[in-house]
Amino acid sequence: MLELQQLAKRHGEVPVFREVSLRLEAGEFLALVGDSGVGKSTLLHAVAGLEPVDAGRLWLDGEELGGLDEAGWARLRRERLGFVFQAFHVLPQLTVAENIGLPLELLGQAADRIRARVAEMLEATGLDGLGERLPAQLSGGQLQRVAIARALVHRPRLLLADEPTGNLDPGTAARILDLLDAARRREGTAVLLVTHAEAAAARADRVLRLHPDGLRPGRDG
Ligand SMILES: Nc1ncnc2c1ncn2[C@@H]1O[C@H](COP(=O)(O)OP(=O)(O)OP(=O)(O)O)[C@@H](O)[C@H]1O
Repeated sequence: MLELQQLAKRHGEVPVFREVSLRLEAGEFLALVGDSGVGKSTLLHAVAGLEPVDAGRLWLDGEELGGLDEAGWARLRRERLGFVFQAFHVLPQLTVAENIGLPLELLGQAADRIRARVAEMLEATGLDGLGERLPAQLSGGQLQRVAIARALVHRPRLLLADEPTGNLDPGTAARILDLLDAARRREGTAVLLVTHAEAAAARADRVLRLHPDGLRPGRDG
């Protein structure tokens, strides 16, 4: 469902990565590991069209994405991608429930359907009772769960997640990984997850390590 061929990225004159090729099937869970600064976050942003690449081609569900303009990328993100950013990007002026329901609002879904699905996501992420709070009234781990609920609420084809269990205690982290498992089993969501956490990588179907000259199999250097 996702294919990357020979992606390369530079920041100005400084190369980040090159020759990054990858195939991800529907429902597959791929963990992406690698040293700090090697470009894992940059690669996720590139797959979501949030950062241009310097070379290479990308396909999602057979559609080549290279030709998309900004509006096309925005529509693709809205309809088919979920993204958990390292810095959460939860909107401070919206309540927890409004944050989680936002992708459905943007897709024009009816208010009662949104309410029901948001309640389901609050429960699934262990945030019941916190829907009316503002993000400033949450802990770091709770905020992270809001970001995950928002990324999955519209049942995306592909979830891109940057360290989604980074701030969580082991029990909550396991619960979030269960949620990702459920999304891929029930909805066929493919998961591309950047992580330093052994426990998260251990749950993946495959682990790939990013090097400056491409991806290689394996958990170790
Ligand atoms: N806007 C920018 N301009 C120049 N260099 C940048 C910019 N953004 C990131 N970089 C550099 O690109 C490289 C890749 O950064 P990236 O955040 O993708 O790494 P990462 O593998 O996700 O790291 P970490 O595991 O620490 O989160 C780093 O060396 C970083 O310093």
